[in-house]
Amino acid sequence: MSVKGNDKKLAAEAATDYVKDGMTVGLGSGSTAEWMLKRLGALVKDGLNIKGIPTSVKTESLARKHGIPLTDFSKTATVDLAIDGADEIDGQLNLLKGGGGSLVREKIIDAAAEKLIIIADQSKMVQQLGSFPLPIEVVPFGWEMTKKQIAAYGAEPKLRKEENRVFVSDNGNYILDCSFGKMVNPESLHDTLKSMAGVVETGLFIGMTDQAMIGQNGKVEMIGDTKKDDWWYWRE
Ligand SMILES: O=C[C@H](O)[C@H](O)[C@H](O)COP(=O)(O)O
Repeated sequence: MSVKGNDKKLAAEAATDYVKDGMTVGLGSGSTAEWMLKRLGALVKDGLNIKGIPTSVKTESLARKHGIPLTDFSKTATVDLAIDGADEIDGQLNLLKGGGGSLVREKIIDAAAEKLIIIADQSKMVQQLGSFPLPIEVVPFGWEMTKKQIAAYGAEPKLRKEENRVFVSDNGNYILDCSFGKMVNPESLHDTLKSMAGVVETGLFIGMTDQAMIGQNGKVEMIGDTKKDDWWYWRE
């Protein structure tokens, strides 16, 4: 496994320490979250009693493969904890997400969670969000017009494709990957984009994260949740 892969794994496993018996857990998407699913599956096998709410169709199928019992919002009123990955994380723990196209379900579940823990390797930490193109989920009807509106706001939106076909999200929508460059005020950018007709959601997750577990060179740094006395530590 690469050093980066190992750091993702360590961060993901550190976050599972926070999963306790009886919890409903939001299950994030992406390669880092996959390590979390694997670990949770092993814990469930050892008797941990939890229910997961998956943030994507892929996560749902991986969770089933690992034997994690699942639920959905029709059967549960609360999400005790969500554990999710990110494409960029700034110093205030604002996030840029959606590299895998799961931003809408991720935002619904992460926002509903009592506590959100983000797992990543050090390469995801940035001074300012925006080097990674911002994924914006848009309704397929009239997407060209939505793209023009976003472009007029200073981005270069590109319709996401996969193997030469238009990428379709789990919700049946398109994704525009938009290069805005470094964002001075991601919150106001998100608000502006959200107000445009045809925009379903943006990959900016502002003020939602409670803690980040960051893997680096075989250790895990925990950032955030200043109310806790363990707010800054290294885990071997
Ligand atoms: O849509 C995908 C999600 O936002 C992922 O959590 C994000 O792209 C990070 O994925 P990874 O852990 O593979 O870098």
